[in-house]
Amino acid sequence: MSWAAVLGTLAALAGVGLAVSSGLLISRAALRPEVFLSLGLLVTTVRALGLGRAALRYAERLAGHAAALRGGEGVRLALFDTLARFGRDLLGLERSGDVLSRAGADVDARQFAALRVTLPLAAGLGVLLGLGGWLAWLDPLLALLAVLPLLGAALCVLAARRPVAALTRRETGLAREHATRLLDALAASGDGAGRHSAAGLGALSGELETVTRQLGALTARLTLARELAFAAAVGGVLWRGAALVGVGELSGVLLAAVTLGTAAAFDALGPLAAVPGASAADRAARDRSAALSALTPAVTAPAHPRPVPPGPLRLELRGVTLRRGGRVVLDEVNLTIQAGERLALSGPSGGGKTTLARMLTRDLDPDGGPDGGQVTLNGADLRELNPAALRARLCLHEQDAPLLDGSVRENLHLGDHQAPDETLRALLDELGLSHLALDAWVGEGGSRLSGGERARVSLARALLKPGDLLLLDEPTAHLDADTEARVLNTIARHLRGRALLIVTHRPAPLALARRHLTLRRGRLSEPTPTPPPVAPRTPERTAP
Ligand SMILES: Nc1ncnc2c1ncn2[C@@H]1O[C@H](COP(=O)(O)OP(=O)(O)OP(=O)(O)O)[C@@H](O)[C@H]1O
Repeated sequence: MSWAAVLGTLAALAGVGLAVSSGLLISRAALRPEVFLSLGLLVTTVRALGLGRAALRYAERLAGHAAALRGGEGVRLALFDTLARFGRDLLGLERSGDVLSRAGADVDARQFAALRVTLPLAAGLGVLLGLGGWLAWLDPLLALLAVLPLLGAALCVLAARRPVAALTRRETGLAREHATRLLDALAASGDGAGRHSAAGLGALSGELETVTRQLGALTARLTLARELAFAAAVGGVLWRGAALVGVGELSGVLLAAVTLGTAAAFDALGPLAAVPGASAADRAARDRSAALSALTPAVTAPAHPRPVPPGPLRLELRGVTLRRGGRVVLDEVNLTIQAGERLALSGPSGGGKTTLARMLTRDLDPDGGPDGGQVTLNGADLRELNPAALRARLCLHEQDAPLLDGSVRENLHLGDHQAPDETLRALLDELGLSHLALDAWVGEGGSRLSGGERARVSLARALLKPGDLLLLDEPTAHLDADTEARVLNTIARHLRGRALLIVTHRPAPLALARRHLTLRRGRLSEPTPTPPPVAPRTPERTAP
């Protein structure tokens, strides 16, 4: 960045030098048009500065952006590490989409902060010193008259830093809140709840308008101060210069150079106006990164994970208790899932079924302390294992069946990236999705598919994945009875000896399981199998 600052300062000085030389050239040529050809040195200087300024500006951009991108690399990696700690939990953060999009903008703000803050300050200082030094050598008062307004304009901008930053932050926050509430109101407009959200929107719009107006007024005052300073500097230099020319202490030729040089210095100080905004954005981005780093994810990967103990699958919950939002969601749950076992889990809504499944995938941990119990895989606590090694063994279909924004084929390849098209096609046909092309685009989260289609693509992905436990949360929730039967047959055909835990409210999927568990208010029970209904006895024939 230091090279960029030097190059930027030289480019700014070249601009001032260009104006000064042009002034000299014009004055000399005007005084003695017949010796125009003898002005070769000045003509060359003007051309050299004109060209050199562009070259310096280009070199400065190159060096500055290279340094910014190099610096940004560290910022991006640190941000990635912070976000990666959350894993899937990131989606549970408040306004996670906003967190992500702002994290991207924050990387930009932080990596270009030096370019937008340090460089204009260095260039401004260089111009002030260069012009001030030259003018002081000609006449100290002339220097003061030029430099003081320049300095005043720069200080005004810097002094306005805090109010501009505060108003900009407030304006951005209000605009974001306004956009969020507007979307909420639109989403809720169908059921009448929109009217309630829209009521708050009016007040928010008014506040946003006031803040925007205050920011506009402050910016206008700063522009006015800058123009007044410009007029004062040029006027002062002309006044003092003319007096010096009058007493013969300054050649008339130099007066034009001094005046144009002072005017050009104002242009070189122009980028200073963006410094307060850029430095406020940098500070806000740093604060947000620090706040994000300070958040604790629900689950953290161990620094030194131990290998998964070998042997056939044995996934166990031992006395697991979990409180969420102050409520006990799982209450001393004990459960063992062995290789090849087939279990069904049902129970009333909100009973904790999905939570229990998320324990097995280690998206959640039991409460801390000895009372929380533990979840183990082949005897090893999941908290000691690499989460990726655990999830590699699980074939997961989630209740809301999220798909990635890509083709059906790309989504299925997440289950088995080597599966040929024929296998994918056959599986989709089995699941009643023969109308769905492998190249069909599923949209964000699968939004271009119906709920039932999305669920079946997600299920196909789980069935394709090599692993030893199929964890299926409501795989037939959106389906009619015929399609449900078809899907259940497909699951049965593709079990391939794997263990199965199927979470369901519906009776039909229970037929896939050999054990049936119920979770009610966080407590797991295994009802004693009801004896099969007794067939109505056919009356014994009696001999006539
Ligand atoms: N992020 C959360 N913070 C606080 N409480 C939560 C959170 N997620 C779920 N819960 C609570 O945990 C309880 C169990 O939720 P869970 O989703 O496991 O129920 P479920 O049995 O799967 O319900 P359903 O059959 O409706 O899918 C619910 O009371 C729910 O409100």
